[in-house]
Amino acid sequence: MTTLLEVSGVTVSFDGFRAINNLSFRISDAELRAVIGPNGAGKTTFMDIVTGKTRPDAGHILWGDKGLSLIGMSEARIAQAGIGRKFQKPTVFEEQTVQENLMMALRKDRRPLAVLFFKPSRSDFTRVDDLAEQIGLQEALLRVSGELSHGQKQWLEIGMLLAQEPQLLLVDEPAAGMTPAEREKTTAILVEAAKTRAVVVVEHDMEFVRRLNCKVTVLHEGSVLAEGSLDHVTKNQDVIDVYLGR
Ligand SMILES: Nc1ncnc2c1ncn2[C@@H]1O[C@H](COP(=O)(O)OP(=O)(O)OP(=O)(O)O)[C@@H](O)[C@H]1O
Repeated sequence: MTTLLEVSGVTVSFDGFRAINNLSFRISDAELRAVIGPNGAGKTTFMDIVTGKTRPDAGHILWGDKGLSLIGMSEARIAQAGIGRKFQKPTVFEEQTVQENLMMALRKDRRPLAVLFFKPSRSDFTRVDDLAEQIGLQEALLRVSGELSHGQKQWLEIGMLLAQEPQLLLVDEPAAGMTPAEREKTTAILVEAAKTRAVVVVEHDMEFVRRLNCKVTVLHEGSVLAEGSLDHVTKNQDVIDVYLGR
């Protein structure tokens, strides 16, 4: 495995408060990683710096085999470079069908004229069918998205991000508000997606993290406190102290 994303020595301050403190972190290609940590540990800020929403005060963020620096790049350019982000709340086009949502999300020429005259080809329909199968919505292709359950909307949005063919997908608390059956299916979708790209999941729900069965990074006060399997990190005394608030 090769390094896809390398964050090194990154610091982010808000009014003098260090939300991210000399953070160093690596993700390999085709890796599934869970990021956990107590409230205020810096998980959201970590995703904000990787996606260009927040600019660090110090450090390096290098992307891909060419080691492209992401610092100073716009959010749109970072997305184009292959980093997708799934926010907690689903943001699908409610009036459109599942098929239309996926079709609109395909990686295509996005200039205004190209979008206006876009006519899906047979291969576009095949790609949309494949995506729908990946997210378990093949039976719901022609349904209006607004009618889907919360879990189905989350899967649709994951499908729309996969349609962009990102090399790294950042997912914020995918299991929140889901039924146990939906959580299980979400686990399967993320595990499968991480076979062909890197997937980083920020999650509070330990049971969900356990099912992901992947390497876990524990953040605390903007730095990595521990890293390894969930069993390994939950035995770490520093992690236990932080979670018990000692
Ligand atoms: N724009 C901001 N201005 C000031 N402080 C901020 C800002 N964004 C984040 N912080 C602070 O930085 C710290 C890290 O916040 P962050 O949201 O990254 O943590 P988190 O691990 O995602 O927490 P949670 O689990 O509660 O979502 C917190 O103390 C937060 O109050």
